[in-house]
Amino acid sequence: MANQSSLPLYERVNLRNRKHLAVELLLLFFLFSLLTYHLLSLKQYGIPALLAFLCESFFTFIWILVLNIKWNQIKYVEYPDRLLKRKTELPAVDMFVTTADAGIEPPILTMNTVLSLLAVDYPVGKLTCYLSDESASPLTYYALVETSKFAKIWLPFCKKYDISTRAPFRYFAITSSKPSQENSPEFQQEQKMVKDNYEMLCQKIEDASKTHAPCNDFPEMDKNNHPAIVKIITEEEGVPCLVYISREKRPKKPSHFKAGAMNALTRVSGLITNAPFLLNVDCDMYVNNPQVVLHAMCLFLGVGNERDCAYVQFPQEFYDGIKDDPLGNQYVVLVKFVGHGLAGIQGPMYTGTNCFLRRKVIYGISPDQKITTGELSDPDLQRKFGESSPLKESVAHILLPSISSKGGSSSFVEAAHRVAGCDYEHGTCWGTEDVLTGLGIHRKGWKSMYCTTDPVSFQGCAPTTGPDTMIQAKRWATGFLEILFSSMSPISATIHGKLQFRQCLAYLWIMSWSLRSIPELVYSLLPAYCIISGSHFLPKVYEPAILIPVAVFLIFNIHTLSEYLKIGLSARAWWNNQRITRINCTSSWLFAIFTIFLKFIGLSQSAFDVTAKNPSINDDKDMKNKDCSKFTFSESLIFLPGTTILLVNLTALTIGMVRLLVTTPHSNEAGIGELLCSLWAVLYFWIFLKGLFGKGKYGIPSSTIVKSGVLALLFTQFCIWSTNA
Ligand SMILES: O=c1ccn([C@@H]2O[C@H](COP(=O)(O)OP(=O)(O)O[C@H]3O[C@H](CO)[C@@H](O)[C@H](O)[C@H]3O)[C@@H](O)[C@H]2O)c(=O)[nH]1
Ligand SMILES: [Mn+2]
Repeated sequence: MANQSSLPLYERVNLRNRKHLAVELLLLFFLFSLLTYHLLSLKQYGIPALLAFLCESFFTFIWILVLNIKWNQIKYVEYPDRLLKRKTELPAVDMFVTTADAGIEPPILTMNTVLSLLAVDYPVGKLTCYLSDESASPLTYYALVETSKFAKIWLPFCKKYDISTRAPFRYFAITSSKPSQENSPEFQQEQKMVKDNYEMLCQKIEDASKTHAPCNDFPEMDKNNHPAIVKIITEEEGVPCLVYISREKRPKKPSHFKAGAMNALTRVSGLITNAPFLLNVDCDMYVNNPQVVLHAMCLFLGVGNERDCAYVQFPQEFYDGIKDDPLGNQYVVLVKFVGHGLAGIQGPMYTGTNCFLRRKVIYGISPDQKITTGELSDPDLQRKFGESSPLKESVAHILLPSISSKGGSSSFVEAAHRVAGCDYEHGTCWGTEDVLTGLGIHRKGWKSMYCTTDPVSFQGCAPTTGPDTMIQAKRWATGFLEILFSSMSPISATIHGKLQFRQCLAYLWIMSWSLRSIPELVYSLLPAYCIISGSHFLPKVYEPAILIPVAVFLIFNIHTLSEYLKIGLSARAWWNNQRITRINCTSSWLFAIFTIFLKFIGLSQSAFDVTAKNPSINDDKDMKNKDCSKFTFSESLIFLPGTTILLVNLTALTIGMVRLLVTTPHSNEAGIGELLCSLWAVLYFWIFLKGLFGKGKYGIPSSTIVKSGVLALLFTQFCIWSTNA
């Protein structure tokens, strides 16, 4: 038998599927055929053919980018048992949780995330949990203090009975829905005691939310104007250390939103514990698999060369998702193929949550950079990391582990307040967050790794309303577009840095999301334009060339549908996702372009609209499904393009049908293709059609309908005018 300590900590498994690839290449072939057809028909059909050609060129380009991502998908299988059998000491991990607003993000949800982190299977002494609270809320602080007390009951219970779900609200929701008889009376008694204590915790937080300043040592403050607060909450036996941080906020000083919070967390933790590994989760992303840290460590410690693993990204998955994903925000298929696909290139993107990172990577080190003591000269470090001497010392310890001072201890709390100040970053290299951070890391030549576990590692809550979903999609697309046009773009990272070419293409795919909105918008109006103006862009039904668009349509839809069915999702989920993608594309992503444009001309500033989080604690699942599966609308202008597209296509269909009925068959033999396209567009925007007649939040506000009506009318006029011109 092989020596346990020489067995690999993980294995790499190929997921390549030749059949899928063949179909995807076939689709590419038909896309090129379609482009050729449009080129050849330019003379005959004019502008519509040209527009179709341009849009389809863009779609073909996107399809090539998708193929590149899907080309060689891989996954890793980790062996935590082997890691535990090794004699080596496990490294320390600093775990970060960010919360922005106790109103939008209920503290009990954040506390569940904290509890699930504290309770992971890892040596307690090696873990520290830092909570960053943007709003300096006494309620959040109070909740954290109470949570640390409850942790002394929760942790031993989880570990004694090897509980698999360690976020109490989920654990009790699951156990109450299927009570098990097999358990010993002792267990049941203990479970009841823990449950009572958890309910008490919830009650205390609930009560405290009604009083001002529930904590004596934490006065109420203006959330946009307050000094830095750093409080170490517990250093009790058996529970990892907990640290509360609210970085300094001053009006008119940029906060850099979550990126700023991450920077403050990194600096403060550098002073207090200075662990070589960091874990970063959103406040609603609880740990669903207690072995996550071990899984991540299998990859970090198992790679032959550090450069192959700058960070370990886990997928974002959601709990209690509404059946068949009617809002299209669970991204199950997308997350799978992008994650495994990128894992086969330079590694997954950093999504800003569920990610373990090497601290030194965050400090901007390149993989093969050999740091010497000389390089760590004071001015150099100061320029990069700011003025705090203790912080510079702690950084030096990370970059040059041979340095004797350990760096990091609770006596640094004083200095910690300083590095959590809002001016601290001024003139230094303190960085960014999310995809941009990951891109910067890949640019330096690092690789990253993707980790999927069973049961899933992290679970969060997805937005539950139409407007929230669209605003979230808009924020993401805005961020991506901003990167695309910045000096940090993937193209420049390939030319000037070490971003691999195929990885660059993968980044381009995601960063060009919002650019897709323009061809999608044009394409959704083109059939209507043709119908109303009596022109064409598709072959006529009796021409053999009609088989090309038919093939593209059938292959694309059957193939994507089969992908959904294969991983156990329903056809309904596929259809819901298809139409939400079209809606997002022509609405949220279009607005992302406007937002960047306004920012570019100095008319607007960046903002971060925090997603509302509705924990479904003790919720009736069926009620929730019923309630949330209907799309909701708001006054937001974001619903204008969708409503307009719908009205335009309805008008075109009406005109087209009337013409079909009243004219002789031969004078208008064509147009069937265009009519079907227009019909398909209406099906894609079906929830808007329902919204026209819906009441309250289920209806499109009449002001939006009026505006869209005017736009649709203008468009129809334009079509008629261009026929006569
Ligand atoms: O000024 C801010 C704004 C947000 N947050 C936190 O950032 C996290 C993500 O915010 P959320 O509103 O939940 O956004 P999502 O769209 O759900 O988050 C996704 O998208 C974000 C970027 O748009 C990423 O940062 C996240 O990691 C990713 O999960 C939450 O913990 C917030 O508390 C802050 O700390 N400060
Ligand atoms: Mn979120």
